[in-house]
Amino acid sequence: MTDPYDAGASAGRPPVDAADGPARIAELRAAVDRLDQRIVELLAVRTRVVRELTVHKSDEAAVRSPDRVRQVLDRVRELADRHGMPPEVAVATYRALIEELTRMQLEMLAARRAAPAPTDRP
Ligand SMILES: O=C(O)C(=O)C[C@]1(C(=O)O)C=C[C@H](O)C=C1
Repeated sequence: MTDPYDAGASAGRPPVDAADGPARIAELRAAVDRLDQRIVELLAVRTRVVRELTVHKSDEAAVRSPDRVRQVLDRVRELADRHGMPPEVAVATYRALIEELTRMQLEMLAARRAAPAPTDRP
């Protein structure tokens, strides 16, 4: 059976033979759980890419890169709008994500600074 909430299959339209009340809530929550699984899988991949990117940054200014943050948020706003999602929800979600990833990058940078450089080792 195809998943009616598969974004690629039916763009999130509800099934026509939808059940009512509690059964419908359970059905929709199951759809939310399946979507969360895919979203977190993708966020984990995105986080790995950001981790790799951090290896090439050497100071706090590069980590924070406010111009890039603005660019990402503008793009997310536009994508959300295009896909019928309230842009403020998407932007707030990404703001929180980027804030946490920035914290992660600053920790990576601090850890790298605290560790002796490979060439310093005897
Ligand atoms: O693009 C970068 O330089 C990132 O570190 C990635 C990212 C993001 O999550 O999109 C995270 C932190 C900010 O510095 C800007 C963007």
